[in-house]
Amino acid sequence: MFHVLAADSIKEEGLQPLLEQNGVQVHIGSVDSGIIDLQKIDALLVRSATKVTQELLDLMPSLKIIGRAGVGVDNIDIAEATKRGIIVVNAPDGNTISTAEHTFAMMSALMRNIPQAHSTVKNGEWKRNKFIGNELYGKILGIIGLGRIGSELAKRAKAFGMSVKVYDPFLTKERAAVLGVQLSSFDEVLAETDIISVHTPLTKETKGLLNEKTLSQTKKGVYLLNCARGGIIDEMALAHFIENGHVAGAALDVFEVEPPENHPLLKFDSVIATPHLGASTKEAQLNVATQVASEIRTFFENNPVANSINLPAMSKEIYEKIQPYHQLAKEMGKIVSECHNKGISELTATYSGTAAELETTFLTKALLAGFFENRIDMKVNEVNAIHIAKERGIMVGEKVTGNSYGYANTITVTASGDGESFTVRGTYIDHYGPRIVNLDGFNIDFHPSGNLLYIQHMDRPGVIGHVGKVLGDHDVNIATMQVGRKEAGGEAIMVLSFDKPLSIEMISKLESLQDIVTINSIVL
Ligand SMILES: NC(=O)C1=CN([C@@H]2O[C@H](COP(=O)(O)OP(=O)(O)OC[C@H]3O[C@@H](n4cnc5c(N)ncnc54)[C@H](O)[C@@H]3O)[C@@H](O)[C@H]2O)C=CC1
Ligand SMILES: O=C(O)CCC(=O)C(=O)O
Repeated sequence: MFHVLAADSIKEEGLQPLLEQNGVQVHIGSVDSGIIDLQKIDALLVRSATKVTQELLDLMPSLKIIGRAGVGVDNIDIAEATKRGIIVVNAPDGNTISTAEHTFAMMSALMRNIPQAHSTVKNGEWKRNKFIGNELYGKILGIIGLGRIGSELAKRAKAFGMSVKVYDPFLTKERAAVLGVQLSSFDEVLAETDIISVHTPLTKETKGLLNEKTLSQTKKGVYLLNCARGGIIDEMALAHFIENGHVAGAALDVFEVEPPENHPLLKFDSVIATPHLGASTKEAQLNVATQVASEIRTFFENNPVANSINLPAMSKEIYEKIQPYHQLAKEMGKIVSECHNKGISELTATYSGTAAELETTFLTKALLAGFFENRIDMKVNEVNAIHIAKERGIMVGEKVTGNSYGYANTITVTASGDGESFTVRGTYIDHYGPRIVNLDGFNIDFHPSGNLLYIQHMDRPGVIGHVGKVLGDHDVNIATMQVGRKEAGGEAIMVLSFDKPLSIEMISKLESLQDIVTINSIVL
């Protein structure tokens, strides 16, 4: 008998796939309700209230799978669960429509002062002149992050006669054209739109994406929306720009700390807020509950789950054999993603020699996991990598070749889109380790780990010396350095490694040097 504990008032109707399955007993209640001995639980279903910590996991030695009825898994200690071989699944698209609709409702309410006007009418007032609003029709909406929710918001805005400019560095022109939105640079979205809505995950790149500097680039009178994650818009900077009248108003569903206490933003009449209600509809809650309940049922039936966000279980023997190549493939995926920081529509992995004799599909999935790591709001692993690529319109190809370029094995990855492509080739050398041996056509040889800088430059005397001098002058120690070029006096590359990551300021200094073409930072 499998025991499932459904906590956090998960919609009972959505538990049907489990309630109707033989050999499964569903217990409904919180983890401290005493409804069942925690030691017996095989599957745990939660929303965001239950914090699945190491301590809680200690109390559940039989736990095999955790289902999060929603997208964000910040309340689950994924690393700890993974370490214990517990699969974590979520419901990535069950609440997309509800969150897009909520964002649209917030935008309409903000532009027409609905919450403010509502409270005055409730207080017996009738102030028609105080609440002159703005039409959505004809306005330009800027969307930052055109994933599931951003795309649905764009469709609704277009139906209301708005035009939509989008910034998403991982979106191709082809996909933007299909969605009928104008793919723009970040600066264009800031400077040219009337309303800006953020729909990215909260990552190190997106934390404080809208800050003192970038908010100053927006149009005077701009409106801002955040129904994604608190922190994407720097809250103190936003308060400053509302105070000085540059930002006309903001609608917020999420905060850096929830619930917000004594928050300066809540003191402004022009700020409207909801308590993280994006996914709070009957439909979304039914969808997400049904999705995770079905996933857990699939797992109990010994079938592979679709939306696992951590590593699947694997036999120790197979894992040990494939592990070095698996690690190399994952690092290569990250390298491609960071060096070719653009939208792609095709990714091809080519294997040769001893690498081609392994389970290459698993390696390709690891490669995709590395590629998506800093691009999207969910953990991508071998279970869900192909599904995610398909969902993002990326064609994944796999080939085997007899040409090993003189090595015992090679893995070659080519990413392409919008008429451009980027290729990286790596090899694993027994008793020596993984090496990257070709980067975008340049022969090179470096160990893929640590804090790296990939510098494209012109092959001119003094360039390497200038880079070294700037770093030396700022007390930055170069751990290793590799150079490559195709022909004398043409394009060349350097790959430098450091003991710690370089600051943005340091990279800007290097970028301003003569004959430097581009610099990409890679953290592996
Ligand atoms: N308020 C609520 O109740 C809910 C909030 N959310 C939040 O909404 C956000 C979006 O969710 P989804 O659309 O499902 O995610 P998604 O993963 O489908 O889309 C995220 C998009 O952001 C883009 N992106 C990543 N880094 C970027 C950057 N630096 N600049 C611009 N774009 C970037 C990605 O390419 C991707 O297209 C997430 O933060 C999620 O946690 C999700 C559901 C409910
Ligand atoms: O209502 C919830 O469970 C929160 C939804 C959310 O933010 C998410 O799914 O990421």
